[in-house]
Amino acid sequence: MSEKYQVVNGNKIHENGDREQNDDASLKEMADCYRLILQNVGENPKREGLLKTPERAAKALLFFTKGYHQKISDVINGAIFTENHDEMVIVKDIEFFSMCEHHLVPFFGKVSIGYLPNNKILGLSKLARIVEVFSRRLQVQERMTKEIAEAVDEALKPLGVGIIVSASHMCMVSRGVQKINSKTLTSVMVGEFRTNQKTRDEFFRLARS
Ligand SMILES: Nc1nc2c(ncn2[C@@H]2O[C@H](COP(=O)(O)OP(=O)(O)OP(=O)(O)O)[C@@H](O)[C@H]2O)c(=O)[nH]1
Ligand SMILES: [Zn+2]
Repeated sequence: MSEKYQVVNGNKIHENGDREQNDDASLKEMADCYRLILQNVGENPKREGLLKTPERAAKALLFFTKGYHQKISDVINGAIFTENHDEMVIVKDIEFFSMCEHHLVPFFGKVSIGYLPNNKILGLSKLARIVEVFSRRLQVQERMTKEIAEAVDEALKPLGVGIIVSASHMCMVSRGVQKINSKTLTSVMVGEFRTNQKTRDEFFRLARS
C-alpha cells in the first residue's frame, strides 16, 4: 500500500485507490448510500418497515463480499497432509453464492474440484473454504473458476487440478434476456488435467455422476 492517503469518512483512501476499511465507518457510509437508493426507487426510508433496512443491506453486502478480507493461507490453516495417495481426489457439488460484478446481482450454483495429489492432500473442507474466499466477492464466473484452480494448485503443487462450475446468473434470469433455465458452465484444467485426455475424461465422468 502506498504511504500517501486521505481519510474519508473514517476509511483510509490511498493514492493508488486502495482502501483500508474501518468496518464501522464503511457500514455507516454504505447505509447512507442505501438510504439514497431507497429514495431513488420511490420509497420512503423513514417508514417503519424500512427504518433499519439501510444498515441491514450494508451488512448483507459486506457478508456477500467478505472474501476480500480472507487469505487462502488462513482458511487452509495448515491442513495439508503428507500422504502416499496418487489417485484423483474429487469434491463435487460445492454450493456457492457470488455476485455478478456487472449488475451486482447474485449468481449461484455448484463447483466441482478435482486434483491428482503429489504426496500432499488437503483437508476436504478446505476445498469448500477456498470456494467461499473467491465466490464471496464481485466476480465473473470465468475468473472465479480460474482463481479457485490457481489457489488449489499453489497450495498443494499437485500433478493436476480440474475445476468445473455450473451457475445461474440472476442478471440473465430475472432481468435482461430473462432466460430462466439458462446455466453457464466454465472449467479450468491445469497440469495432467490439461495434458492427459484420460485424466480429464475421468474427472468429467466422476464430476457428472
Ligand atoms: N462472461 C461473463 N459475462 C457475464 C457474467 N456475468 C454477467 N455477464 C454479462 O455481462 C454483460 C454486460 O453487458 P452490457 O451490455 O454491458 O450490460 P446490459 O445492457 O445490462 O446487458 P444485458 O444483460 O444483455 O441486458 C452481459 O452480457 C452479462 O450477461 C460472467 O460471469 N461472465
Ligand atoms: Zn450480471
